[in-house]
Amino acid sequence: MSLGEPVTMNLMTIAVGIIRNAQHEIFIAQRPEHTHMGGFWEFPGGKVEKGETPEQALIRELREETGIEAEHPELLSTSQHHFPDREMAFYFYLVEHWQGTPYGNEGQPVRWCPQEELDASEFPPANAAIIRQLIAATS
Ligand SMILES: Nc1nc2c([nH]c(=O)n2[C@H]2C[C@H](O)[C@@H](COP(=O)(O)OP(=O)(O)OP(=O)(O)O)O2)c(=O)[nH]1
Ligand SMILES: [Mg+2]
Repeated sequence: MSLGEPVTMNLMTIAVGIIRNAQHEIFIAQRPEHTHMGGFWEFPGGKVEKGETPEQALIRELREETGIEAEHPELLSTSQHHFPDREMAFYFYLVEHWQGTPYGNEGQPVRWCPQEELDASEFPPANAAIIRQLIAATS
């Protein structure tokens, strides 16, 4: 970046839900091809909007994308990631309590993945640390 150029970097905050059932399987979804990080698997979630707390955004995003009403989400970790064109702050929540049954409410492919079988290479690079943490917790 040069001092003579205006700032063009996008700053975004993302709230993400690690929805885990009693069998310690995690609900993951595949991002549509045409989107940022398209084709990668993700934990459902999305952008925190103006005037929302990350937890409010999480609850809204999980309702929109998976149809569930999340209850008592637990903040597991936060991280920051620099993409070439944008800068993102992530809030990763563990969600073990909810009303309803999660499904792909936007037509996206979804599946339950055993926690120890999460594969970081299937997820965007920003997920590497949280997936390492989730795998380590199973051994
Ligand atoms: N939901 C989610 N997004 C992730 C993960 N890892 C990761 O790098 N991302 C990136 C991809 C996107 O650039 C951004 C999430 O934004 P999004 O596209 O889900 O946003 P959104 O649900 O609000 O959707 P929209 O309003 O843009 O349609 O974070 C993850 O595990 N889950
Ligand atoms: Mg989303």
